[in-house]
Amino acid sequence: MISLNIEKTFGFIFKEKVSAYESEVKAAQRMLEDGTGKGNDFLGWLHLPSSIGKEHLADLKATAKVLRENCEVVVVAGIGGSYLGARAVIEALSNSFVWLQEKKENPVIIYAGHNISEDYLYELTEYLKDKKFGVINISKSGTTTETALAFRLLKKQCEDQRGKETAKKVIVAVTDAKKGAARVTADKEGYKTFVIPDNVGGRFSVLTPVGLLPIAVAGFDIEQLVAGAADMEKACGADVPFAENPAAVYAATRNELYKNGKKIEILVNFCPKLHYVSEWWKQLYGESEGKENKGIFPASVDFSTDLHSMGQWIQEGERSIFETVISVDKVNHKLAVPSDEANLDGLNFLAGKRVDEVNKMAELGTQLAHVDGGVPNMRIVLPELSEYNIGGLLYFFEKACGISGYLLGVNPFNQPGVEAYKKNMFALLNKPGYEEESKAIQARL
Ligand SMILES: O=P(O)(O)OC[C@H]1O[C@](O)(CO)[C@@H](O)[C@@H]1O
Repeated sequence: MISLNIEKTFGFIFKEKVSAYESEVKAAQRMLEDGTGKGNDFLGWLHLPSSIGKEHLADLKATAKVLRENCEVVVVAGIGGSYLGARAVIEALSNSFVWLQEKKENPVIIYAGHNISEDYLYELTEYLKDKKFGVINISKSGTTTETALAFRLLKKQCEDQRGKETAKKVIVAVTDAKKGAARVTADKEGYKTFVIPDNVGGRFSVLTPVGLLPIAVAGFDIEQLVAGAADMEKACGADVPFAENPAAVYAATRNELYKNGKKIEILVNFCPKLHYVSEWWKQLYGESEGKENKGIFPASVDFSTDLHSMGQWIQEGERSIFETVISVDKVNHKLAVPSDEANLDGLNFLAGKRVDEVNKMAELGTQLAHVDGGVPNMRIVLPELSEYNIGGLLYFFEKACGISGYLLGVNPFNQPGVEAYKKNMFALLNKPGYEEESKAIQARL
């Protein structure tokens, strides 16, 4: 199970002040449990892990098997919460060079529907030309332009290449039970479908079929992922005392830091496989808290890579940041630094040491340097990268986000701000129904 250490924030904020959040956090926990807070129609994620049944997992695994047996490549089409969770888990658990391996045990998973880049979509369709591919079309609303546009291309290509009958077998939709274009198409074409519950918002949906199906297709153990999340659900429960509850402590600490002028939280990893965990986390906290002109700005870096770029800013730039480091305790492989007779690079002092020992000293050295430079530091330790631990980590962040949003006083479960660009884009593209907006926007150009 993961652990959280906040000791290195105490040079910047007082321990007693963090502890003083206990009653406010309790109230936030109660609002979540009783459904009396803002956005209470989107609390389906709260006890989701412990409520996932065996039959549901079996259904997901059976569908994953069909895709695994019939596809060399599976395209996951979705944007935001409809792809980031799956990508976060798949990349955290996959070999870094899985794309390049000649003998593949699992279908290659690629992503689409998360941008509107013509080059990206052209290159994707070119790549798929000689591939036996399938598609998981994921959209809660079923109307998101980026995803719908990509799916339109992929559906046609899949049908043209593989025939309508096979396409029907290898296209799966994950969408609303009743509404939206994705539902209409799936029902009309007879695709296998999975439902995203009404009361689970996109960014909290990784443990619904939105995340579980692609993760199972990629060959990972969704039972373990859910088990890790369910154990974390208990560890972060409303009945767990404040000081022992990692979600409560994390939520309280980041809010106290925010009150003390630390407006930006940087999620840090020292393992590139966690890059997409950070992307998922940024959506979770950005969409949940960034409203009413408030909210910590969620940023991320991959170290030690970004120590050679953003490291300068973090060490000496404006002191408005704090770091939350995700540290992986035990790596999955062993590799020692070789000794070299000539020692031209002067690295023989490391000969025989594990590469991870060097990485861990980079991590410790960075923590001390950044704290010395005025950056408060929290540390989350993952025992190792496994389905169980990642499931726990994701739920921990979700629970802390719900609490933290209530501490901040916003509705953590809506995202009204994302509509603004869509409205303008539709007006600029003269979408039927947007005539007035089109006129108004043209006049501004
Ligand atoms: O699953 P959908 O409805 O396509 O939405 C995808 C994403 O778009 C947003 O609604 C923002 O536009 C996110 O909240 C969501 O995760």
